[in-house]
Amino acid sequence: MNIEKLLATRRQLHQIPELGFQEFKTQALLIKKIEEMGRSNIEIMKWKTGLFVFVKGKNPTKTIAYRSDIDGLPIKEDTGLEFRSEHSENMHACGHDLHMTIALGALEHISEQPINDNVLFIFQPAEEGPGGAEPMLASETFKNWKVDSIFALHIAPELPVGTVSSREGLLFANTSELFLDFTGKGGHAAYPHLTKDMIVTASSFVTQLQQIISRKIDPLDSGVITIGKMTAGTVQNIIAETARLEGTIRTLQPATMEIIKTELEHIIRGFEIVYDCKIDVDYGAMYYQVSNQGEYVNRFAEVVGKEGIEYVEANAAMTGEDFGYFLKEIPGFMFWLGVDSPYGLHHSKLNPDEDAIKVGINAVTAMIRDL
Ligand SMILES: CC(=O)N[C@@H](CCC[C@H](N)C(=O)O)C(=O)O
Repeated sequence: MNIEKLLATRRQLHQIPELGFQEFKTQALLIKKIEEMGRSNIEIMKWKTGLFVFVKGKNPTKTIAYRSDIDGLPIKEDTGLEFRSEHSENMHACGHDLHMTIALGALEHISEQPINDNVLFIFQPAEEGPGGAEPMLASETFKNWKVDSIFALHIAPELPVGTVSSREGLLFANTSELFLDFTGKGGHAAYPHLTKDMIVTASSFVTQLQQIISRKIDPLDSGVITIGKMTAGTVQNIIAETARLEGTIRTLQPATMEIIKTELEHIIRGFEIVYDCKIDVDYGAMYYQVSNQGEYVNRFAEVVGKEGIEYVEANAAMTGEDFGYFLKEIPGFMFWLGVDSPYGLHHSKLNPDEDAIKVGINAVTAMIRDL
């Protein structure tokens, strides 16, 4: 493994973060790096802005798949790094640059020292939204390979380098995006009684929403509703005619998602009457939970132990991952990789320790060999 070369690749990828299904430069760079490996046993297939990369086994009886996501987030980077994002509005603030580099490192290793079985590397677009896993899984290209097992990783800023973590069963939550558009009658700031103020309505809605979690969900179950963006109004002395809330819903169980949506719609109906307005709701992209098979997790803990990597039992998290769709159909698991950053996922100062790349490649290649 030429770690210096891989670190340089990680930095190149870090500089060109692109949003879901716009990963054109990323796709081109990945293809260039894979072609530079110069291996005749590698077959590259484009899928939208992602890639399927197939490494033929020596004497295959099955196909093992490993998936990396490739998209960035609409966040202005504030790390001050020399190799910071060149796309000033976007950042790899969820570690997908490390995910891709680790996949490239594992791909190079497996293609140089092929195993008996086939290995399919998946470079998946749009994990942050609107979701690339479900359509990739449904594609004819993917179906043709009849994958027998699959796994993936996600960086964990709170864990030290040299550590990996997972658990049997639920690792990541069920998610649904949430977009709410409020429309009422705007008007002059001095005549509120003649208008229907959508800033007041939407603000009140945000606080009311939280009572779904505290009053409608079994306290022994769990859910999260986060509104991450609110837009409304035109100028300081006009009462806003429209407002928009953008957020996400997370639950530990698929059924709880349905409860939350039903309750949300009750509140919408109530608000439309009380605030005399119209509220349109759109649930955007929904991700199925990431649920790990115990057999694979136990095997992984043993495999990484032999590599001198520490395995820590994880708690379930309210993060979402469309990798859950792959695991719904194919046996496998997902794990966290420690990258030791004081700033967490989706933070403009996230700065994963690059030493984790080598650990990730060791864990992934060792697991592929074991499978
Ligand atoms: C690992 C991670 O951070 N994933 C994202 C997935 C987002 C899904 C979708 N856009 C949503 O917001 O519901 C996360 O925010 O957990």
